[in-house]
This record gives sequence, C-alpha cells and structure tokens, in this order.
Amino acid sequence: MDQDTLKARVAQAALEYVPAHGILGVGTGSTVNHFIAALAQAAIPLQGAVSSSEASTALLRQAGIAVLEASAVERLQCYIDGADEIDPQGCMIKGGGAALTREKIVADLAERFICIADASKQVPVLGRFPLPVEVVPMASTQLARRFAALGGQASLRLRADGQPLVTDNGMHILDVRGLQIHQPLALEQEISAWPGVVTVGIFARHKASICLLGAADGVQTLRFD
Ligand SMILES: O=C(CO)[C@H](O)[C@H](O)COP(=O)(O)O
Repeated sequence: MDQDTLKARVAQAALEYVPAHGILGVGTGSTVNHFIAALAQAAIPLQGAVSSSEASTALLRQAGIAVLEASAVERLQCYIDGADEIDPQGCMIKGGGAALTREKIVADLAERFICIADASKQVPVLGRFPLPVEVVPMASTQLARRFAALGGQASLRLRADGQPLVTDNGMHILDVRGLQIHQPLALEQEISAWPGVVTVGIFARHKASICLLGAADGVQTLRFD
C-alpha cells in the first residue's frame, strides 16, 4: 500500500476528533490536504477553522469552511496536523512544508494535538529528517555556525528556481542535518533562545496528545497524555 493511501486512511480516521459545532485547528501538508478533503465530504457542522498556512486556508475556503483568525480565538479543543517524524514520547519534528511557526501558534491554542501520519514517520530518536528552523534572514549564517557547533549541518532551503524559500511570514528556513535529538524539550528550548530563530521545528512542548498512525494493516492510535 502506498504512502498516499495510508495518509488518506489516517485523514479519514481523524474525523472522529472533529468537534461538531466547534472550531477546529487545521495544520498543513499532504496528509492534512487529505483530511480537509475528508472533512468537506463528511460535512460535519463547524463554526470554522483556524488554519496554519495560506495553502490550508485556500483549501478550507474551497471546501466551504469558514477560516477564523487565530487572534480571534481563545481556545481550540483540538488541532489536527501531520508530522515529519514522531518519537515514542509523541515529540515531533515538523516544518517540512515550511509552516512550522503558524503550526506552533495554532498548536499552542489547542487542548489536544492530534497527529496524523503514515507509519514511516515513527522513529526511535528524532533527527533522521533534517530539522527545519525558521529564521530571520540576516541571522542565517550566524545560526548555521551555531548548528555546526552542535554537530549539525545547516543549509538554506531553496525554491525550485534556486532562490531562498520565503515563508508565509517573510522568513527563511534552515534545514539542519546530522542531529540526533535525544532530549527534544531541552534542545527546543535552547535553539528557541538563539537570536534570529523564529521557530524551531521540534514540537516537544507542544507534542502530540494522540497520533493516528497509518499502516498497511490499519490505523493505530497512540496516546501520549
Ligand atoms: O510540518 C508540516 C508542514 O510544515 C507537515 O505537517 C509535515 O511536513 C508533514 O507533511 P506531510 O503530511 O506532507 O507528510
């Protein structure tokens, strides 16, 4: 069974967590795209959604779902999003789709983070996937040196035309290879404090409450809270 089919399966399974008549936090990425399609089909009544990217906002609107500003919402029951890696404690690497800052903001509003992923994303230790870090452009070289001191190799994420990728927030992304993240919370706190870092793609303080993991033999539910 291919990865895309597994993503569609977990997206379907996530409908169970949608708060009918409530406001839902919605993430970004190919798994979430399947989820938005499933949500549109299921026609669950919602007040609206808070979205973590321009891309998801466009899809939600196409599906007829109202998109609310994060600043207009005090609390979300749940936030549904994908991940690039998830460890046995529910800590994640995110940001493969460059939406990590808004993803962390929306996750921070939510009582529960429901992670939807195919089984290939499960790892014993975070770090096989290059760690995305959203940075203020003028700080990128200085930050690359800091990552080198930690044993990581940081490279600026480029678009297909060779120009630096610019996020929805007007920032750049460093992708850091070669880190073995045994203490995700401590590393998240350390990197977050470096001047010029907007958001590090370690989600340990905002780890998954539940992960729906898609495999060939079905959807497994992992609980972390
Ligand atoms: O963090 C993300 C976007 O910034 C995504 O959730 C992550 O990259 C997983 O994406 P996909 O569902 O396409 O595998």
